[in-house]
Amino acid sequence: MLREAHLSDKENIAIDVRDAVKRYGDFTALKKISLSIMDNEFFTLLGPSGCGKTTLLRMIAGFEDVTEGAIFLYGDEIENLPPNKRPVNTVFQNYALFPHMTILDNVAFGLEMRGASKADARTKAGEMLELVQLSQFSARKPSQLSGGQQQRVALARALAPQPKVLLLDEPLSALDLKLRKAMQLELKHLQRETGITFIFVTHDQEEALTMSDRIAVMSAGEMQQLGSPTDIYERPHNMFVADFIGETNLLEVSVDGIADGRATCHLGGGHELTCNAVDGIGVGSKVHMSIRPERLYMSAEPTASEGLHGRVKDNIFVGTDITTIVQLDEGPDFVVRTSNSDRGNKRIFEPGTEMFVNMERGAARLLAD
Ligand SMILES: Nc1ncnc2c1ncn2[C@@H]1O[C@H](COP(=O)(O)OP(=O)(O)OP(=O)(O)O)[C@@H](O)[C@H]1O
Repeated sequence: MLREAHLSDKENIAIDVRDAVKRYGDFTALKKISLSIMDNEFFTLLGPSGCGKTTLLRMIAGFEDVTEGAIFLYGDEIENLPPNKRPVNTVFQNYALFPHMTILDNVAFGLEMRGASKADARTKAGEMLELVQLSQFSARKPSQLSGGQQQRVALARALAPQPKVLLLDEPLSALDLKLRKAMQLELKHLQRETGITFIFVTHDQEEALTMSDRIAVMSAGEMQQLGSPTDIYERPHNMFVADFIGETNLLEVSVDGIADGRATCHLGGGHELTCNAVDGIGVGSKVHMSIRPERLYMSAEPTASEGLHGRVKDNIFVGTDITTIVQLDEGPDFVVRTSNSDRGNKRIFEPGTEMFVNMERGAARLLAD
């Protein structure tokens, strides 16, 4: 409710993208995108390579013009404002630090270019390095820092002029997994501390889920869904989102009846299943049902009439949990995930064992295609 009240407050909109289209010759990279990004929000554009997320970011930054539609920044249309006049700064994937300058000078440089005196620029740069915890390295050159440290310098440099909006184009993709995870938390913390609106571009769904207040999922120049990480993960609108975000099991079902917010469906072979009804999916529809692997559990006997009979093909130990691959009698192979912490009360069966796969209540979701 709080978030909805916040969203209805026009004053709080940092970036308003209205029916924005981007064409390169005959090719349409963005097809009428509309979205509002709130002040002080950590907003992520998520999608596979080529879906148009960098294009949208570059349009906000002013490096690309808008073919149709408009972009407003705090209520003002920005089309005719050159990049350096927009209260926006960008952090790129390849840090782009000046190799011959010290870390301090790298951060101070942009401030001086914007008219700050050398002394003021250096003082402010020092503060920024403190913010990203690199003060002790201020006299070093970029080549004397690790990749993660260099990316933090790039961040300090982008934050130094106190932009209203910071655009981040896959800034962590050059880092190894462990460092990336540490930087994700650091970035989120930095966003909270500075109160600057962050617009983050990534193709990594886990990264998006970890950091964002809201996520716009994009594919082929279109926005597929916009919502909080929980919304997107728990209530995907369509096949693309369900499949792209996390891992999911899909069953082809026909909808036989809808009553009291519940849909009764059957599989090709007739097995009956029920789940929550979804607006726009009516009786007679042939659609997919999506069930996350961690919302399934196995039993020797079905715990309800809906249990799906199958045989365990394999158990894969992946550290925090066990992934079981099940060949269903009716339907595709299913993935069941059992957390190690649940092993006391959830059963794991040996490969070759016949068993039933059961869904937790509310776990199944019907998808529009
Ligand atoms: N200058 C250009 N001229 C023609 N086509 C372009 C141009 N820039 C981008 N495109 C095309 O527009 C589409 C979207 O590109 P964009 O860089 O926005 O994708 P992306 O989602 O950021 O992908 P990635 O994650 O690979 O960076 C792609 O198909 C790309 O080939």
